[in-house]
Amino acid sequence: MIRFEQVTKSFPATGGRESMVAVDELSLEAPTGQITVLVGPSGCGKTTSLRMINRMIDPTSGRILIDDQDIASVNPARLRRGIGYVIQSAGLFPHRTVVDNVATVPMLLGTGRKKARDRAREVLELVGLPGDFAERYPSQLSGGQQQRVGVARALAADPPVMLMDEPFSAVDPIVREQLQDEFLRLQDELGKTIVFVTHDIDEAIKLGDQVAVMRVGGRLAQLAEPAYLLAHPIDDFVADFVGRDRGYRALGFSEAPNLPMSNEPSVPLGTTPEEARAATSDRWLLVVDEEVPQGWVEPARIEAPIEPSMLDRGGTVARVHGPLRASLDAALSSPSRRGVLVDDDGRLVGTVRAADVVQAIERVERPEIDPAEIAPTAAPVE
Ligand SMILES: Nc1ncnc2c1ncn2[C@@H]1O[C@H](COP(=O)(O)OP(=O)(O)OP(=O)(O)O)[C@@H](O)[C@H]1O
Repeated sequence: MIRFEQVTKSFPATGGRESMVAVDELSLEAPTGQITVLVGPSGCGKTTSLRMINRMIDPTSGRILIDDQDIASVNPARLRRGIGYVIQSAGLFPHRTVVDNVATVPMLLGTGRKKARDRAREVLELVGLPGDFAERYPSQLSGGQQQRVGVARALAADPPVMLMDEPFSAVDPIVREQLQDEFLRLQDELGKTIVFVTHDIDEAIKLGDQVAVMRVGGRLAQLAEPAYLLAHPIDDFVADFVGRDRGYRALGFSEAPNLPMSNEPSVPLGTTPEEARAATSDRWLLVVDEEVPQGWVEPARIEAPIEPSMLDRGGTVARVHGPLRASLDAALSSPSRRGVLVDDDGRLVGTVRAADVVQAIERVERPEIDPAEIAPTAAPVE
């Protein structure tokens, strides 16, 4: 566990600038094996807080403990051996190959070159960069791939603690989502103690086991689990920061109960217009490939056997018992207004209507929003 105890950092006055408090009496715990996200507007002290954990910056007052040991008493070089650090621009050595970039830390720690490189290849595979990626140079990789190398490098020495400072913010939104999903899968396997900095509340909600919202002036506004934060922002600042559609986004944390499903007629790719028209009396018909939904067609409007280019792919697909938000979105986005539900292997199970999902939402108990059950964990507001 990493514990901040009333940690303050002020930077001294320089060149006409007044001294400034970057982090103000921060107290929080980042539990072992979990992801704690620090989120807040620019300049609220996130990076400063993170850098105090590996002693790139020392606090002005207060203490930081890792597993009950005050890090002020640990030699910074030794401390950093147990802490992986990933930054926004990946920070790779441009003149070293990918595998050598990743092997650098284990080699610095005394692992032989061959063993370090073997380990580097293993870790690269773990982050989705197998085989020949290892011999490329950073400039021969996309931004997203470079970030993966950055993560691999931080993981190479197998540190129990990882500090991540906006690691995914320099890539486009689609790649960012992929990296986030992979990161969560990896963390499921590795169970590191992670402190993650971002200014993006959606990223914080998605990745955090707990989320610490900070306000400018380096003060903790609220520390809570994502679902709790969405349901109970402690004040206007947090409510604004968390965003307007927080009620809808909270559905991302509610598992769908047994929704009333209909059997949906479906036809495979290659079905002729006559067969398609015979398969349903409805305007829309679902098309599958080996039971996996592909999209919808309007049988009345097709003149040739169904091929992928004819499909309306607007509808999203949700897992049965996945989050309610996904079931509702599947229904709302479907051209037929029937939301497609699939099993864990992506095969069609049935369809559901938005009204039925909404009814289920009304019925679902929400223990996370019962304030009597869970007291908000938050710093007192001024
Ligand atoms: N070395 C320094 N000297 C003086 N002031 C500093 C120094 N480092 C940071 N600051 C100031 O401390 C405050 C907090 O900075 P920090 O980088 O921790 O914020 P942040 O929340 O990470 O911001 P961003 O999201 O923009 O990166 C800012 O006002 C910044 O200007």
